[in-house]
Amino acid sequence: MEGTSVATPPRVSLLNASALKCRNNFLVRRRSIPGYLFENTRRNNNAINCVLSQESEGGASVASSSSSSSVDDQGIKIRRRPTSGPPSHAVGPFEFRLQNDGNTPRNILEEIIWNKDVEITQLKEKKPLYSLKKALDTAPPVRDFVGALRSAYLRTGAPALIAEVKKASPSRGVLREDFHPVNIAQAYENGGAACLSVLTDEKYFQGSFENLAAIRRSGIKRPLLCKEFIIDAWQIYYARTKGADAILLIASVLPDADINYMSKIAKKFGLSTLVEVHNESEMDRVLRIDGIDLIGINNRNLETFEVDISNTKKLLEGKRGEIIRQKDIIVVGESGLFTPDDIAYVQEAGVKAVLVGESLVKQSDPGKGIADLYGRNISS
Ligand SMILES: O=P(O)(O)OC[C@@H](O)[C@@H](O)c1c[nH]c2ccccc12
Repeated sequence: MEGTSVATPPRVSLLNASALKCRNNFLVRRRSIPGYLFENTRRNNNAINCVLSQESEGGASVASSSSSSSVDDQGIKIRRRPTSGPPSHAVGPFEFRLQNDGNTPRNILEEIIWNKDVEITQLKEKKPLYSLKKALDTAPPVRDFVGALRSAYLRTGAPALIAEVKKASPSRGVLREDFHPVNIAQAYENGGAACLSVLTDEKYFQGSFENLAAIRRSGIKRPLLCKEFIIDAWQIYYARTKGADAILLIASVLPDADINYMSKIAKKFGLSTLVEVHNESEMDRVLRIDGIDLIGINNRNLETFEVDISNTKKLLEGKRGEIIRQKDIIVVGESGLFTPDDIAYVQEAGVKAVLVGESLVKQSDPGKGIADLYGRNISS
């Protein structure tokens, strides 16, 4: 359902206004263009904001539309963008708006998503879909991400490693000052990683798409996961043009319809999709979606940053574990893994792969960090 925007006067984006947080819980915005109002009616939060029209002759095209599926019963609490705030009050050159639940992110994940929404809108203007489609023709070929995990697991008998190239995170700050993404990636490849994950979010993780492209250009052979907060199909095209072999979709952010549709776009390109869950209800939702063959269980709650590796075990117990085995889904244990005991614990719980950043990237030799993490050399 499309929201209707206020017809007159014209809208300006929140970004154009310099927002100052001042005492008394007010947001003060200096009005950049006198007489302009901020957009105060927004489209349905959490609905698809960019939908591929049915495959047309010239390939898929992104059309502006929104999902009709109800997201309320999917338990998604993360809102796609701020809802309308209370009416703004003009006082002299300032515009005041009460800070409330609608215009203040409730947690860090929501803040990241709101920021991403603005970021994508700007990037799309610079690189519209038609220009990305052209770039796809010259993008490097896709490598089989899931296949690499399966064969590493068979080869070593230990969970296949997705080693993460990660400079910083909102929860841990800067992990490594002398950060050379290509060197780190090389060390991971030599140390026996099956695949790599490259953070591309700049604002919160100090990553970049340039890092992803540079690693790909460097001749690294391991398949690459583009570690991005995807909320718009445009990002999948963008990731592919930069050399990604896999994408991440986060179930606490995306309704089922988005996961279904975005994973289909990924498949069209030959990309693998890692669908990340954190709790039982997200796992149950994802297990009901057809065609998902790679599920990540994040041990970190992205809303609170709490890490608990027993989360992996909890979500693989009983019926859920059975369905996963029946469907031959590869489960990735994600976050907070530091020791051989941690690896053994999640393997025992049923994972065939792990995603590890901090404990490796902090080592002066990240390749040796892999041997320390597994308690043995997994490179041969
Ligand atoms: O550094 P750690 O604790 O080993 O975690 C790696 C990875 O699991 C974590 O970076 C991650 C998992 N899911 C995410 C989603 C977005 C950003 C980051 C993440």
